[in-house]
Amino acid sequence: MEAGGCRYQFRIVLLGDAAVGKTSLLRRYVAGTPGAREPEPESEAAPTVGVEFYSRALQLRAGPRIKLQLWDTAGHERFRCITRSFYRNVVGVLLVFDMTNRKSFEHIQDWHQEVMATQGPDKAVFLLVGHKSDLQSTRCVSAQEAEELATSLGMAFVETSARNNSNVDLAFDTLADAIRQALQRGDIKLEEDWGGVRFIHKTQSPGPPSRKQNPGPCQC
Ligand SMILES: Nc1nc2c(ncn2[C@@H]2O[C@H](COP(=O)(O)OP(=O)(O)OP(=O)(O)O)[C@@H](O)[C@H]2O)c(=O)[nH]1
Repeated sequence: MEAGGCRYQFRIVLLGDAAVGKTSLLRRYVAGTPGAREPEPESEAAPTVGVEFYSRALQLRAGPRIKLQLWDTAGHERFRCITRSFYRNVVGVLLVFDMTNRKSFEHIQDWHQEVMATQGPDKAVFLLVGHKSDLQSTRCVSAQEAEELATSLGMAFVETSARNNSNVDLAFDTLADAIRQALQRGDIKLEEDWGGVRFIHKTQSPGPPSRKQNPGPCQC
């Protein structure tokens, strides 16, 4: 398991309206793991039911190797009570909208609010993602207004496309690095009863890390 070479595990969730492309983005990212299979064509991506799990190891530019545990959630309202129960135990959130769907952009503040209400302020690090950047001719959210929203909510903004494989790694790298920095500053702390960040002992055999591990402040 990749955790053999990883010192930390960050749990990250993708949130956003139905059909904005969360599953396609995540599958494209996971397919970038050396040796991984190409993802199914996105046209075959069926709507997510509840929550699905993925993982990928990542070497941060400045810091240790990280295991990302990635949770893909259903955007449809009828699954909201299931997906909501996962918000508390994440350290990173990709807030995804479809740049050809204005409503999905307008709903970003609601998604942000939902997580903040569940977690309390300063627990999670967010990244705003404008997805389907290959569809420039039908775009209806400008980069400038997305940047403004991201700034007002205290997060960075990245435009991605699963179809073109544009900025997919950049989005996850940016979020993971922002989490590392927040840990280093002490803005986010490792807590025994919180699954957002876990310390993984180098010698640990594969399997879920103990809930009792608390290595103190992050040294990354
Ligand atoms: N043009 C374009 N289409 C995309 C892209 N990513 C996803 N799609 C399409 O968008 C539709 C929805 O994609 P999904 O990945 O299932 O969206 P989702 O947000 O996971 O949907 P839910 O599971 O219902 O919440 C599919 O038809 C995809 O083919 C992209 O980068 N560019």
